[in-house]
Amino acid sequence: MMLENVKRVVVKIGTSSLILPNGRTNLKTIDSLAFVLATLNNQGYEVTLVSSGAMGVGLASEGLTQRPHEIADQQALASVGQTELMRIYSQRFLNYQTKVAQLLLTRDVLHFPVSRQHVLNTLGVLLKDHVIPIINENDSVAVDELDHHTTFSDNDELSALVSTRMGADLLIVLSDIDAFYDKDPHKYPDAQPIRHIKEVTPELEKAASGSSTRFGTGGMVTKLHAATTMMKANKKMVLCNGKDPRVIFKVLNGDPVGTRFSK
Ligand SMILES: Nc1ncnc2c1ncn2[C@@H]1O[C@H](COP(=O)(O)OP(=O)(O)O)[C@@H](O)[C@H]1O
Ligand SMILES: N[C@@H](CCC(=O)OP(=O)(O)O)C(=O)O
Repeated sequence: MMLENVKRVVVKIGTSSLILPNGRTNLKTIDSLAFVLATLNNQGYEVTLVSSGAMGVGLASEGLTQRPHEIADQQALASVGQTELMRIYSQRFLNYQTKVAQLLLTRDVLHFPVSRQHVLNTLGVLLKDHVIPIINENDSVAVDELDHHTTFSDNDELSALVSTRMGADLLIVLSDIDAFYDKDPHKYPDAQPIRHIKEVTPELEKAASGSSTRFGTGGMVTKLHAATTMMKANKKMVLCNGKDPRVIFKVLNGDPVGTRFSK
């Protein structure tokens, strides 16, 4: 059964799906993601991609194995990586005759009505013109000190905020894990997947822990916050494995994959 009334879709992909365990860029996943999103774009879906990976691709392109310690070094690395990430995306999407555009956002930009409206206007024009917006946090600008709260806690939060602001019907979060489990399966081999979550309860919050991967940031905690934001706005979110982005076709087809968060 098709997911009904879904036209405007936001897909979020995390670092853990974009970077291989050996630290190199996962070109297979990026290529498949470009194929899937370009196909949906051709079919008439309005698709926006929220992509992490600036830091991960920056590390890969500089041949580094771990994040630098200093914030300024991290921000510089993310700005190198973001350029490389977008170069890879625009090449791969062009293979499927699809144009992409880059938007780098900070929290304050979505908070203030005037700048938020400009972002929404830009997204509206891009989607009307069948260009796929690719959004990331503006890492070299984001600070979180004194009264400057410009950072998102994570791109999971950014993707949920963008989705609700632009009236997306569905947010698909691609991670390195098949579903939301009753505890972290990387730590507990007997963890069981939960297929449908109607409400984010304190028990579920306890089941969610942080990232156990080298580059990921928020783990399941921020994905649950994103789901809460979506459900409060009466919208759906599906969490599934980004290893093979063709899973997105299954999600839109209504197949039982991943974890569906909906009332
Ligand atoms: N209850 C849970 N169910 C599934 N995964 C969990 C849970 N709690 C913690 N995790 C961890 O969250 C990780 C995914 O988060 P993260 O590494 O931040 O991914 P991404 O880069 O996709 O945002 C999983 O690999 C898993 O180890
Ligand atoms: N803006 C950062 C993304 C940080 C982030 O949220 O990462 P992830 O938990 O992998 O989605 C980057 O591009 O490296």
